[in-house]
Amino acid sequence: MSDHQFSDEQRAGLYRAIHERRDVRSQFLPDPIAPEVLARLLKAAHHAPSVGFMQPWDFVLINSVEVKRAVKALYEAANAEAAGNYSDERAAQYRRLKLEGIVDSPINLCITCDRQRGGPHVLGRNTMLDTDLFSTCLAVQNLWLAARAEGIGVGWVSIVDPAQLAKVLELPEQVYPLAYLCLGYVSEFLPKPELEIAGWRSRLPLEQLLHGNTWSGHVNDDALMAAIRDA
Ligand SMILES: Cc1cc2c(cc1C)N(C[C@H](O)[C@H](O)[C@H](O)COP(=O)(O)O)c1[nH]c(=O)[nH]c(=O)c1N2
Repeated sequence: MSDHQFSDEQRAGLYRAIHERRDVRSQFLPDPIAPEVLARLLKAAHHAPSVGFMQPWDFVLINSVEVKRAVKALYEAANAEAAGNYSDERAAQYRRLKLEGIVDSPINLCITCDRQRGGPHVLGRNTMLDTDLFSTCLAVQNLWLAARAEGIGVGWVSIVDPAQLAKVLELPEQVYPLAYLCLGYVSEFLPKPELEIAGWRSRLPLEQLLHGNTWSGHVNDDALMAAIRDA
């Protein structure tokens, strides 16, 4: 085996983190996360790829109960409005979903995107201006996977008004609060997405995403399709 290949065990660990990562809202324990563990998570986030190596992220850690409560209030307002998008049984089902763990989790983390970092000309960002936001999402995903490997749950709360969230967190004008995350050890990681268990929405079949749509109907690789079914 050459040095650039992972061992079977290392590869299995990576795929396990990918497949067993969950968005956590309901299972948080109050146990604190040790500084050295949190440092590993932040380092994983900071090693994400970024357009032109822009590294547009900052990490705003929130321990304060007052700030958490202020964010929770933003969530309550935005969630009440979102519930209005549904009617009848779907509305009742929406209201039963738990969609945040802001106060239950021991620590909250906002990963922000500084849209001016690196000056006016960032390599690779001339035509696709949102690539700074995409880069920050990759930092979120790195942290989310590393957290799973550490046995720590992460829940992303986007049901908040971003301008109001930026105000609560006292962010500068050019800094966007991309991901408000709740972090903590958990009683369990659910075997499937909580939305799937609640009957809200299921995972789409991968095969369908390769050749099931008219606009991507040109893929016709039987061996690949068979491998996907067996994977
Ligand atoms: C950008 C973004 C924003 C949100 C989410 C995710 C992402 C990527 N998710 C979590 C989402 O519901 C979850 O990822 C899917 O349901 C799939 O479940 P697993 O993450 O596989 O457990 C999420 N969940 C939640 O309870 N409240 C929320 O506001 C959000 N917002």
